[in-house]
Amino acid sequence: MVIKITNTEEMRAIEAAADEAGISYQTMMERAGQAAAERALQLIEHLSDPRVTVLIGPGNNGGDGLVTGLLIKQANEAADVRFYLLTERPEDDPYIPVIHEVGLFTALASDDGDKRVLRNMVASSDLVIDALFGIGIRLPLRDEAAKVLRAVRRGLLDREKEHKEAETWSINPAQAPSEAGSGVKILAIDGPSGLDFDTGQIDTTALTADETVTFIAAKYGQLLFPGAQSVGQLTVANLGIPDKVKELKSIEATLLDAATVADLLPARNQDSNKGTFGKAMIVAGSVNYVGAANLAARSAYRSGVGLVSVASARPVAGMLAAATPEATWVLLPHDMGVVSDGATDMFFEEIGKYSALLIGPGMGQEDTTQRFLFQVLDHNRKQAVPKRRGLGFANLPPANDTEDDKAEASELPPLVIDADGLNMLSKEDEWWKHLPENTILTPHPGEMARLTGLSIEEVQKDRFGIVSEKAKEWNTIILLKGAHTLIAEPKGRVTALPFKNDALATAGTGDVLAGLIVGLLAQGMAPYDAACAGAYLHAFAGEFAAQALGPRSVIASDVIDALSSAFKALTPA
Ligand SMILES: NC(=O)C1=CN([C@@H]2O[C@H](COP(=O)(O)OP(=O)(O)OC[C@H]3O[C@@H](n4cnc5c(N)ncnc54)[C@H](O)[C@@H]3O)[C@@H](O)[C@H]2O)[C@H](O)CC1
Ligand SMILES: [K+]
Repeated sequence: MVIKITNTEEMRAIEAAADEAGISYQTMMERAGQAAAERALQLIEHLSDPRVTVLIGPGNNGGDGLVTGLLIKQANEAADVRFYLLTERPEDDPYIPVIHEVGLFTALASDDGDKRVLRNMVASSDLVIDALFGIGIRLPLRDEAAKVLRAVRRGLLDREKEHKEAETWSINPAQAPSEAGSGVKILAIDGPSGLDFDTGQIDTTALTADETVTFIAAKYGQLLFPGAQSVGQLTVANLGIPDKVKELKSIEATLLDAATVADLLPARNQDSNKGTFGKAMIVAGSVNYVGAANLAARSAYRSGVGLVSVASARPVAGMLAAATPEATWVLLPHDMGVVSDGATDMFFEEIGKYSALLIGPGMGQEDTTQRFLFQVLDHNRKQAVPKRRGLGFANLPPANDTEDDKAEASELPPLVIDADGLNMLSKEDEWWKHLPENTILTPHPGEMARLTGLSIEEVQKDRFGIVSEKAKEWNTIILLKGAHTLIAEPKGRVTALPFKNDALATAGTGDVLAGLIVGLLAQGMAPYDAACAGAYLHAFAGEFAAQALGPRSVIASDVIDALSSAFKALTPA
């Protein structure tokens, strides 16, 4: 199973093709309602007589809501299911007569001028299902729709107030019985109504869902902020669309899932020694940023790689050796704790033994370090590069463009560039021409802004568009960090992570990610796969760490400690 990501136009084409292939719109709607009802039933299963309010819009999203409500009632006789209609449903709606027949309560917004009925319905609910609008919405919301959503919010506040009044307080905070929130869950059908499914913009009146059930594929707007904040936990129901629907199959954007990552991971051979699982070299650290090398190295080891070497300025190695006992060290010549000229020669004496290379974490951006970086990159260049401009290093060797130099080109192993490595790249004109093929760049939005010359806001606003476009333009693999991290490659594939966990927004987690990726690369994974799997496992470990410690208190070392839980969950013994 691969989860695709589409825009609304692509989704319309897929629906039409599925209909053509024999899965009618009504069948899709019934399967959509079935999937939503399954989630809803789980949300209320602990209650003996749950009360459910379903908000119904005029289009097919409302139709999904009607099916959902009916199926909840059918599965749980004790549930009190009521419907609130924004407008009259179309005359030929097949579900309204059934609802009347079963005798379920319905109210209509136009009969409820001050929206008191709605407010009371919500205030007395355990679950609110938002089926007002899906992908057919055009923002801004019209007046009556906004009024309805505001009344729902008031109902939720009433419920919360009532809940608070019923609370008891203990003066010992360790024993406080109180529980945050009103206890009402919100389940959105396809997304909170008011979400723009293409851009992630969202109307200010939209509800904040605990969960969203979406259909056939995820939509860009569910993964882009600010909208993604209101989507809650996302479930994708594929509605049984067959593979022959090429409109779905040809979509290149995917949402990564655990089973796919588990399949990507290299098998472990029992008859092995430390050489079997590859050797990673990490060029990292400088006197001002000592810890980065330690985090990256420990993380790489947790990926299962056989050996990790850290190449760093000698004083850094001295400070870190005791804290990183598993690592071996390559002591680079330095000047005041920063790599100096001569480092390149020593690096190339060593690098032949390694199966993957990470450059950047905590290296600093001194001129000598930048010179080292470009000398390393240019060693591998497959094609002649136009005369260097803008670096301003008088003693750079000439660009390698003779046939002999090209023959030498395969010596650098698969490469990841992170952190200061990226910052040093961005100082050079047309820096991407120096990258070996299939290099993985791992920028956060700030580093991506420097690399592209855009602002951080511009990067964040069009994450999918920019990461795909730049992967092509720079002919490299880009991993753009952030909630719903994205990975893109030049041929057009783009992969999003399902995680949006603020636990990872803390210093050093980037070093952990880069270390993990180089560890997987060293074990022979294809670069794109290593980037995807590394990012997934890193974020998954972040979830484990956040569960154990609370997202606020997680630090980068905790993510390393949680990596084994993430690996074990994906590949149980
Ligand atoms: N994609 C799928 O595979 C399936 C989708 N299903 C569901 O269908 C909706 C999309 O349905 P559609 O009828 O096209 O649109 P909506 O229900 O989202 O809304 C259309 C409805 O809303 C009115 N409207 C639009 N914008 C506004 C506004 N700003 N203010 C007020 N009213 C507005 C418009 O006039 C129409 O009346 C999709 O999301 C899924 O939930 C299938 O059922 C299953 C397969
Ligand atoms: K909705």
